[in-house]
Amino acid sequence: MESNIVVMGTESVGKSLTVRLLTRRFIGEYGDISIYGHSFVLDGREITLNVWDSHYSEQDLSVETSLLEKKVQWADGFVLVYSICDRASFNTVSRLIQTIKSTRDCLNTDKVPIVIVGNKRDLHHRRTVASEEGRLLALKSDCLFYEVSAAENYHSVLVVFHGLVDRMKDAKLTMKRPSGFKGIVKSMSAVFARRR
Ligand SMILES: Nc1nc2c(ncn2[C@@H]2O[C@H](COP(=O)(O)OP(=O)(O)OP(=O)(O)O)[C@@H](O)[C@H]2O)c(=O)[nH]1
Repeated sequence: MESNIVVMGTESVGKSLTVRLLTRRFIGEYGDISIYGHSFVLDGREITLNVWDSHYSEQDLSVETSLLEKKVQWADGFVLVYSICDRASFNTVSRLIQTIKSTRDCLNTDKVPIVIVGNKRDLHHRRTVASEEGRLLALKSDCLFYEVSAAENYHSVLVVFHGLVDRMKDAKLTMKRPSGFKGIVKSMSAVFARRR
């Protein structure tokens, strides 16, 4: 089974570190987009995740832009990362949730599970966002929530992605059969060809 996951968040919150830690496998590039792969066995089934690690762009906060539409069309799940030491990054995650939901409504696509991740937990002495705030945002917006330290704890990163897979199964989303690199390029091409 195979799923597409988009990781988003503002600059320097730890998106790339999180993705590289998890996947350790670079699949390829599509323009300036990097896709990573990660496979694991869950309940006796092999699951392959294609993870799109995207650089933050102001365009991500606009329902009107095609970049966000492409992400919403491609994704089976989202991981939204902020730093617990950066309140602006937390506010952005809150706005991203709204924009993703509005874009999904505009495109008339299915509900997609979202995980909120408060990263850099090891820097607790510089914390400006309380754990409760992250938890409350997740509760209000029907998302999962984890606080992690990508720099210190590989296992916590693993738990985030496995939590998302569980949520995707709960949502009874159709998971695709593995299609390999050609399949990923095909799915990216399909999304990017639309609305040109
Ligand atoms: N202390 C600490 N530093 C971290 C953690 N995660 C990431 N960093 C550091 O934060 C910096 C930014 O990490 P990246 O993974 O490049 O962040 P990004 O969100 O991909 O940033 P952009 O590429 O600008 O979008 C790097 O110096 C990382 O080593 C963490 O959990 N704890």
